[in-house]
Amino acid sequence: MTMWGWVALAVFIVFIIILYLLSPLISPPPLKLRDAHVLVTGGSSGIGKALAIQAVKQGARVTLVARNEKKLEEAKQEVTTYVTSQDKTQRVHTVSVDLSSDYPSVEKAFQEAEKTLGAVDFLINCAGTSVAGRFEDLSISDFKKMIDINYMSAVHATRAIVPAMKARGQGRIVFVSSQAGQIGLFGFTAYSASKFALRGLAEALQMEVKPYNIYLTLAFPPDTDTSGYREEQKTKPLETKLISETSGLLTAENVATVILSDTVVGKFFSSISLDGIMLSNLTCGFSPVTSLMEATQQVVTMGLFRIISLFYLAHFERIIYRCKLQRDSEAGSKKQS
Ligand SMILES: NC(=O)C1=CN([C@@H]2O[C@H](COP(=O)(O)OP(=O)(O)OC[C@H]3O[C@@H](n4cnc5c(N)ncnc54)[C@H](OP(=O)(O)O)[C@@H]3O)[C@@H](O)[C@H]2O)C=CC1
Ligand SMILES: CCCCCCCCCCCCCCCC(=O)[C@@H](N)CO
Repeated sequence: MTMWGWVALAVFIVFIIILYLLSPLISPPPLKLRDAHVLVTGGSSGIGKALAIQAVKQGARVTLVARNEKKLEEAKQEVTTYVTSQDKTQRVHTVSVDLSSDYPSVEKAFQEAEKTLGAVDFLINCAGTSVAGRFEDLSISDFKKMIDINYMSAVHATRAIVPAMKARGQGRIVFVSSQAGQIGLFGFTAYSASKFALRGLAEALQMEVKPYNIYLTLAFPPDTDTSGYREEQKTKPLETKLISETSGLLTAENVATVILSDTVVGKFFSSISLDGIMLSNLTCGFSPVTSLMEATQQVVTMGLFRIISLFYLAHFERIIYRCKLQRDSEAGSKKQS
């Protein structure tokens, strides 16, 4: 390497060290899970249950919220087996409520949870579901259902918790969106929109609650092997399957570990795997900054990731075109017979 090469390398290393040293100035102080009350909506299944298990393993008291009481009870049994603390304060509690429709019943259910396990320190909004199909094959009620379950449930739960968190001057709120909440995808006109909505909510609310030491995390998992995912597979258009497969299939445990560790340190974006990290850097927009390192990465990589995204877009277009050809020929041969 020439002398200038060495100088450039040294400048780069010094820059990284300065960033590293300055990072704590803007990064939130971590909030411990030990002895905290973690309330997980959608905690009876899939990613929510995995999050509950990880939280319990790290010493938290956990409330699981969902509708089906039998599933809640089974999940409680399973999650309880991970209780680490010897004293009786570490417990798992369940609350059955439909989060999507009636706000007063959500507020009442959450008050009951707070009476049982104390003020909520971590609210994890994970309850959700998906419907996949071409726009004209989805019913209008599918669109309403997505907004009610994926978006309004999070609004209701968060509205019930924020006043107390602000009064206490501490808290974490997680919204589980999806990679389909970062890019609109074939088959997800209803689902993607409901997951994009969570981002608007999270960005606006983060601005309001930051002075109260409350930090939000917006998680963007790719396909994750859960009962919800397996259900969705049954009706997904081929295009949606092939496009989603690009970023692979993860386990709920894997996804939960990343979300929880990002939440503890108060990171705004939580993404997993190389695709996920590229996507978050590319689509970071006007999002809050919770790490100088991350902000620098976004500034430096955005242009490059836009170039890479053009190849992905071309790949997706090819998938859609091929599927259309196949559909058209199937329709043609049906007509003939
Ligand atoms: N699996 C995947 O591929 C991905 C999932 N996600 C998102 O992660 C979240 C969890 O997904 P996953 O684990 O697969 O889902 P599951 O279907 O396995 O679990 C969904 C959970 O939400 C609860 N729930 C659903 N509707 C309501 C409601 N109206 N009120 C209260 N609780 C409700 C369910 O319980 P009950 O039915 O008893 O109410 C269940 O506990 C969802 O928001 C999903 O969109 C994001 C990216 C990828
Ligand atoms: C620099 C550019 C990088 C681009 C990477 C693009 C990868 C796109 C893959 C999208 C996958 C969407 C999964 C949705 C999962 C989901 O939410 C449902 N399974 C819910 O049940």
